[in-house]
Amino acid sequence: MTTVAPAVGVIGAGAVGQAVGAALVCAGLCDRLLIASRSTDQAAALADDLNDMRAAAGSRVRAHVVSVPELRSCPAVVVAARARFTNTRDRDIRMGGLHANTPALRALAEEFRSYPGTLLVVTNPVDLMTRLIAETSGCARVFGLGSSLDTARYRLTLARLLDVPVAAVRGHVIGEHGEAAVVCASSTTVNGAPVHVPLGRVRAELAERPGRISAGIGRTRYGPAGALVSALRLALGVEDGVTELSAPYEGVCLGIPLQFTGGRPLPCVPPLNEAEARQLEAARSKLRAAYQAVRGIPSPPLPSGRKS
Ligand SMILES: NC(=O)c1ccc[n+]([C@@H]2O[C@H](COP(=O)([O-])OP(=O)(O)OC[C@H]3O[C@@H](n4cnc5c(N)ncnc54)[C@H](O)[C@@H]3O)[C@@H](O)[C@H]2O)c1
Repeated sequence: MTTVAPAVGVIGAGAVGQAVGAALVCAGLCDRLLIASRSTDQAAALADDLNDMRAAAGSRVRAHVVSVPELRSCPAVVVAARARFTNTRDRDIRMGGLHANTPALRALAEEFRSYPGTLLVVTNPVDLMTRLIAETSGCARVFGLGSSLDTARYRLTLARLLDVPVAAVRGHVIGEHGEAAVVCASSTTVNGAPVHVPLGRVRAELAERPGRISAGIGRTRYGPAGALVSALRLALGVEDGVTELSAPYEGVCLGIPLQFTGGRPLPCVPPLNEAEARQLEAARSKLRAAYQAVRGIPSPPLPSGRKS
């Protein structure tokens, strides 16, 4: 195994934090995995379990529990915190976390002011939380995870529908990680050739798949963890390649393909047909309007009575 980063941080020791931790121990992408979470008991239990995994699997990655400020020593930190709330939505489900997660993520972002490393945000609604963290921290390297997972699900689904290997399918899902996702069907290829995409069936699977997973195992976790490990490899400069991450785009943050070379990202949005361009504009308008709500959500007063 090659060690590439002295440490990677994870905030949140819940379903996603646990799966990301396990994926990192197996992938051996770092020497130390630093875990910070609201519940230190949960973080300590996760660190113990991951260190058992390390011993059993012969990994070099050691897990430790730390406080959030200690994560600033890591070249990359994954933000997978989720505030306590009950999501009662049956549409636009990821927006359900907006009010609960905004104050928590704003406070976390304050801890990363002028942080020079990479922040990879998972918390939903991820495009809005990515922008919130980027604007609050002032950190230049803030990316949100969502569209790369949508893209992985798209390739998997199309490969199944067309009965071809997943590796033969090239294509992107961009825009919002949510109902305003844009399937870039017009630039999708199979074995390098353009292909007719059964958009209705693809969209139905993309919409139903996360709910089916959550209904079966409580939360989605391993798909996001896989997407995160891939994004970390690119962001840390371990390998070059393209992935779809939430990043600044015409005044908002939304999912676009980024070409990483030596860890540096360059947007590479594919050519869009008229319908896809309209859908991307609709995603941008939706996220721009929703961000006004984020701005209006107050932060709780600090214990001293000061405002953050
Ligand atoms: N972007 C994606 O593709 C994607 C995929 C899956 C899940 N998610 C999102 O990821 C987030 C995490 O999901 P989960 O299933 O792991 O949630 P979870 O409830 O299982 O775990 C959340 C963790 O965050 C911790 N936490 C809460 N507030 C915190 C704070 N202020 N500081 C530090 N830790 C804090 C909790 O103690 C807990 O360990 C959710 O918002 C979920 O919607 C996104």
